[in-house]
Amino acid sequence: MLSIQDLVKTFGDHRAIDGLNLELGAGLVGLVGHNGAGKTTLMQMLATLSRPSQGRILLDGQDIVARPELMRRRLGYLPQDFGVYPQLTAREFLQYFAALKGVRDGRRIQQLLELVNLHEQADRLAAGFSGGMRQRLGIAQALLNDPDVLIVDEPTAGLDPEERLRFRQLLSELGFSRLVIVSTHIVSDIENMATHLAILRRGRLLAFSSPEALMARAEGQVWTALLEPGHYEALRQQVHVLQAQRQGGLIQVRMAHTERPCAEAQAALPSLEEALMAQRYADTQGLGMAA
Ligand SMILES: Nc1ncnc2c1ncn2[C@@H]1O[C@H](COP(=O)(O)OP(=O)(O)OP(=O)(O)O)[C@@H](O)[C@H]1O
Repeated sequence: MLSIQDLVKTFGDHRAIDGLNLELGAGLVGLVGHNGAGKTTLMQMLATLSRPSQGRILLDGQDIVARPELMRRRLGYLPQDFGVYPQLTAREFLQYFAALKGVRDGRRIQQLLELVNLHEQADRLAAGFSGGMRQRLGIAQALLNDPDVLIVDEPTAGLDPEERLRFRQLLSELGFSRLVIVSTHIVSDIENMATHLAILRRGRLLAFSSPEALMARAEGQVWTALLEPGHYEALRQQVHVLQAQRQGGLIQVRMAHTERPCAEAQAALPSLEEALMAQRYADTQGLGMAA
């Protein structure tokens, strides 16, 4: 559906996106990377809000850099800094955007209010909404034109755990029938719902893979051990420590290393977060796991 080819975006002499290639179909893609990895820069190019310095972006074979309207018609976008108008109710807010987007089907607003579970608050002013309710209203706005591509930048920042869960569930369902791209630096936010993860680092694609495959590849690279403090101090210079906790007089450590780091170490089942850290570590050691 979406084909990203040799994409580059430069700001001065800084390459924020540095030769990216990706083929995306329906499903939920988690765009993962540290602050500054290039996630927002990429999403803004996909959303046709900024133009690539080099490279191509094709939607079903058609160039959306040359013809951005082809994307805009089929796109829903929820930017990181999305704001609601506090003096409008949820319904009025959607009516306003429906008018702007030329969406004439009056029933669509009620359907969306129900989809994002705001129908009971539809006539309340958005000023009194929680962060999660605002985000859900933002998603409803992005879905007005029933987009084939939904792009959501850092959706769960500032949400409480329950709101996070609900929002994740909503995005997950939306990914059944369309391409949903969700950027985050909180891996646990998307680990259970992403069909694929695209991992960015310094504007480059470090890996593109299903979460399961990523975790499978990290097996045998994450270790746990209970160590004397002196032993721990020596070992931490040679491995990548994922977590260390005092336990009585000893240190319980989880670490990434490409082989068993010491006799006491036992292989551990990695979480997705650990799998990613193990991958980054392997990469710095020149042993990057190919996607
Ligand atoms: N308009 C701009 N002018 C100059 N540099 C920019 C601009 N936008 C982004 N950058 C730089 O490009 C790099 C990528 O930034 P980007 O915002 O895409 O990262 P990100 O992965 O979205 O990070 P975050 O999680 O903090 O939003 C950063 O080094 C950033 O400073």
